[in-house]
Amino acid sequence: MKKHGKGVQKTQAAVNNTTQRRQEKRQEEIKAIEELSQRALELAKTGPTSEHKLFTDLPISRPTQQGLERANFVEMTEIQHKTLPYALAKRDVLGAAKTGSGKTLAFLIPALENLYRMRWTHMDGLGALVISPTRELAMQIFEVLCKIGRFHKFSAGLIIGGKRVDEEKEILTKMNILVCTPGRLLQHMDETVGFDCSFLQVLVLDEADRILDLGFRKTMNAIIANLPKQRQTLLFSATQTKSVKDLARLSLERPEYVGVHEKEKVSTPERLAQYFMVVELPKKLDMLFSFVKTHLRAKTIVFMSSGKQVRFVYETFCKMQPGTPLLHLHGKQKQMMRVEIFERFMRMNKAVLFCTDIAARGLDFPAVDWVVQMDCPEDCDTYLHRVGRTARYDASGKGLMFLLPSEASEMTQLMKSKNIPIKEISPKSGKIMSVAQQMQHFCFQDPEIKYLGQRAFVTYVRSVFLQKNKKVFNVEALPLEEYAESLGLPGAPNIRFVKKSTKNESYDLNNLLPPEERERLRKENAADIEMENNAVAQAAKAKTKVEKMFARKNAGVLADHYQKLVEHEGDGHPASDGDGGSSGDDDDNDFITLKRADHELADDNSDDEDIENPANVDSDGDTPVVKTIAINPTTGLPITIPNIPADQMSKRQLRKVKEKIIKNTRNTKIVFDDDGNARPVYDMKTEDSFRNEGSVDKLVSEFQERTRSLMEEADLDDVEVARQKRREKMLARKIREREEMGMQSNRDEQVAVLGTVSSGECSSDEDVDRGRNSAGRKEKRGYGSGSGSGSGSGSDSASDSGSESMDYRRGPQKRQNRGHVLEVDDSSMSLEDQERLALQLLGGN
Ligand SMILES: Nc1ncnc2c1ncn2[C@@H]1O[C@H](COP(=O)(O)OP(=O)(O)OP(=O)(O)O)[C@@H](O)[C@H]1O
Repeated sequence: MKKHGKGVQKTQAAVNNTTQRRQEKRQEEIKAIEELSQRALELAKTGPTSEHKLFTDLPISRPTQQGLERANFVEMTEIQHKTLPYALAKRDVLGAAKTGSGKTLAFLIPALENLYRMRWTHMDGLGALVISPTRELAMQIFEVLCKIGRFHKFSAGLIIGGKRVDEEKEILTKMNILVCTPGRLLQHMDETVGFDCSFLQVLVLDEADRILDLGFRKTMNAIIANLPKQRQTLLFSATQTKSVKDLARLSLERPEYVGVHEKEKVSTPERLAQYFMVVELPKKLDMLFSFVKTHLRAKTIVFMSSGKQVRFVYETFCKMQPGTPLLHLHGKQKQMMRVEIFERFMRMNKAVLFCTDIAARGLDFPAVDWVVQMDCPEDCDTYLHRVGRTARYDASGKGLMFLLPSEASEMTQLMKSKNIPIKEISPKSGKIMSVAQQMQHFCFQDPEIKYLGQRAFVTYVRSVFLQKNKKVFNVEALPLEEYAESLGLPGAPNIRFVKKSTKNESYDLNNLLPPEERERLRKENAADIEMENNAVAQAAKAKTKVEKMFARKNAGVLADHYQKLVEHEGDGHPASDGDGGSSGDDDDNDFITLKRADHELADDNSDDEDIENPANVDSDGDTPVVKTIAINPTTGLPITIPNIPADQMSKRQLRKVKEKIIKNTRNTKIVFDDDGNARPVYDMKTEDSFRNEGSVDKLVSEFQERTRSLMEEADLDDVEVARQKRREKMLARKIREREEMGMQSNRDEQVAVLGTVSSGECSSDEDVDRGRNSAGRKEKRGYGSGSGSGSGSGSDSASDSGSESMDYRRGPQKRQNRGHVLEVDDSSMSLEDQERLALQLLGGN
């Protein structure tokens, strides 16, 4: 007893000790956190000083320090040195610094630290949100976060398009830190129950200028509306936004603007050598191939303006086997494929990656030697981001840009004004290889390649047409026939808008419009642009037999291989936040999507193609150019389509109209009236028109009366149905019982009949087949000696077909009575007839 008492006392003492130790530890933690906060505030007051060069000099928690150490980050880069003092003190920061200068750590460290200092736990929900414009960049940021945050206890998640939403939904509500793309984030905000952002502490926008530009405007506005205003906001980019409007949208509080390299003479990394080459459009492929062949040991990224071009160049260059690994990356590839290619290129020492601007921002591929911009970038900012994939941190690199003669002078001037030092070089004449003949050969051999070539042609020309800066991009200066020839095509595909623009150059006037309107018109123009893959015309032009066959074979057919390519690579749906996922199968809009993807919300159709204004009339002012087909139930706005008869619409227009109807009537059921117009199932009345119909009480009682009589009718129907079902069941049971009773007495007779058949003129198998083959003929046969007296369709003779075949099978369509086999086609018989027939068989009335 005594002993036991001592034991209890000891245990009690141990528990007390542990509790005390825990309390002490917690006190120490709180004290350390208070100290850190105090130091951070002081540092923010003094600003960055030369004393703080290492991460260890900063007021940063032990877990973050350990994470940084483990990842070998010791000394701060300039942008980190200049922004961290403010960001650690929870100030809003706008950070701008050259590409590859370490901006990622400049926002991840404060995100971790600020949550740590608030003693954030998994119970507190979402504390920090990092938004990136592309999936690959989000993945990369997430990886860095995992590296430096590994000693913290926060939960962190990556939310990007192309993955299974349901899986994400499950984990989402438990996350403290999320790295995401805007489209998918908004989707979860809309759909995921329990996803609550109302306690968010830190919002980070990487590539902020891109995320805040027109392409993401609506998505971002909707996201921001879901976030609390009291929070820290960190914006980072190499080409930072200073737009007051943008900043106002984010409700920044006295933001600290840190432009690290702004005052420097050069806006690109020091170790980056930059060149441009004036290349005629039809010579671009020759030049690119020659470049690849002469840089077989280099790791190179080649930027093009559309996914179609990327695919075409990739496929054809693979066939030419230049002697270095080739990869390609664009927004229409499936997410798995994108990740795989991204990671493979990361690991490779020498390879060529053909890609669109999907890879232009933020990606940190190690040791890239060359960045080649095969198509002129849309502006200097895009140039900077693309070329910034090389010469990162302390590495060196080279950039080469192909410029058309029509682009060269304006573009180089622009670059000069932006402090981008770039030199002209010319290729060594003996080193240029011509690939035109091989291209022709590939296109001739393989219709899919030709098809890809046509699409590449169209998307390139369209990209030039859609560019805003008409001083640089002049679609009319493009030698289209020669360009088509260089791709191996038999002729330049017709492009409607090119003809239009030569007649009417009014599109330049767009520049006078406000940016949003201009963007909408840009999209409208896109609807007019269409490759007329006119196989008939081509076949008519074709002279030789082979040419004719070639033209026919290529007539806009999605052949198997191409189909596979599309299935293999195509995302086949939205979202795309520049990060793929744009919906539908029309990937002709690659260029627009990738450059300025517009992530519109379900209830907003303002930037739809075609015309939204129901009051729009044609130039004569009488016939409306659009007609209203329905009212959007969410916005109450009319949904309009072009006022053109359906048979006069182009395929593209028809598809757009269909898409529009589907989109605007999402979650609503529509019906079509006799004129083929879509309308909602329920036409809602306005309150006024409802009141005009009479007193409310009267209307209510009328409605109740109507409903009551409808319900009574329905009730009668139900009673009848139930009665019929009962009757059917009863009959089925009786038939079964009768058959079971009759079976025993029939058996001897059947055996005798079988014996006769097998020894007779035809086998039983043949009988069965014959029975089957006499499709549609209802044969009624008797067996044994009795001649059948059928019912329903009259009497039957045993030898109707003159054959001895006997069908003794018992199936759903054959009902047997003693001495009779009756074939009954249930499906065409009314219930009453079946009932009568069954009663007759049973010997009833
Ligand atoms: N303090 C540091 N010490 C050593 N390496 C660093 C440091 N900070 C960043 N880096 C390295 O520099 C490279 C570029 O960093 P990061 O991707 O953050 O650049 P960035 O400024 O965001 O570039 P971009 O503008 O292209 O997005 C990365 O490989 C990263 O690991």
